[in-house]
Amino acid sequence: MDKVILAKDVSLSYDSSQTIIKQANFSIESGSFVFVTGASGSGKSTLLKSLYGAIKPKHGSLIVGGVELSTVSKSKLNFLRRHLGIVFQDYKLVKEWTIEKNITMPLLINGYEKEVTLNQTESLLKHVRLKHQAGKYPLELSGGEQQRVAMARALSHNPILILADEPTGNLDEYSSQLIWNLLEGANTQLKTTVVVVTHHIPSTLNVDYKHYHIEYGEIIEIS
Ligand SMILES: Nc1ncnc2c1ncn2[C@@H]1O[C@H](COP(=O)(O)OP(=O)(O)OP(=O)(O)O)[C@@H](O)[C@H]1O
Repeated sequence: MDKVILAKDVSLSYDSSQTIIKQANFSIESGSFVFVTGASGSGKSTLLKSLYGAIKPKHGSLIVGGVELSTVSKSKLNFLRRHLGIVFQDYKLVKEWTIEKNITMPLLINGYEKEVTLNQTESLLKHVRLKHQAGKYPLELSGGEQQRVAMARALSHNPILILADEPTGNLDEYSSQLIWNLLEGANTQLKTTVVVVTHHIPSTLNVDYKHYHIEYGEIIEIS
């Protein structure tokens, strides 16, 4: 099976005084579902940031979607990100745009035709049970609703890899379940690779998954 992520001796740090991840070696196969756990401050978000090129490895080789991120150029990174779906803890919706526009704009910018974009947006908003809120602005929605929009946006361009940072962190059970259903559906139906940072692996998930745990800067394969 293809490796969508391949890390060899990867070390991550923000400055020279503290190495957050030390010489990590791991690989993630295309189409797999992966959880990353660890105590607060252990480096989960740091690892995720490295996977979408927000921080570069200080040492080692980190290949994501065939792109070497330790030496990647800005234009190549932008190209790679068009094939990633990123879900942040704090949603990162554009608050001046309606819910609908938050999903359509990235698609239009990426060259999707208008009709395809509108159909895709409508279908995703239905999926996250927010079609009736399409004309509202992010701050008029609850946290759970905003995260469901963020998830719809992340899935809208059929990414090869979804990177989600505590996507259900502060959500109620209804929104959490919708988010897990979407991630599970993307993985099982579209074969999208999913990497989720979380404090808590849901017991209701119906997919086989791989579990990495971060402790003292080491990435340990649990299952
Ligand atoms: N922008 C930054 N600059 C410097 N240090 C940072 C930065 N972001 C995080 N860190 C440090 O890196 C370490 C790991 O942080 P990280 O956010 O990756 O942890 P985490 O496991 O995701 O924590 P949590 O579960 O609380 O979100 C912490 O010691 C943190 O203080």
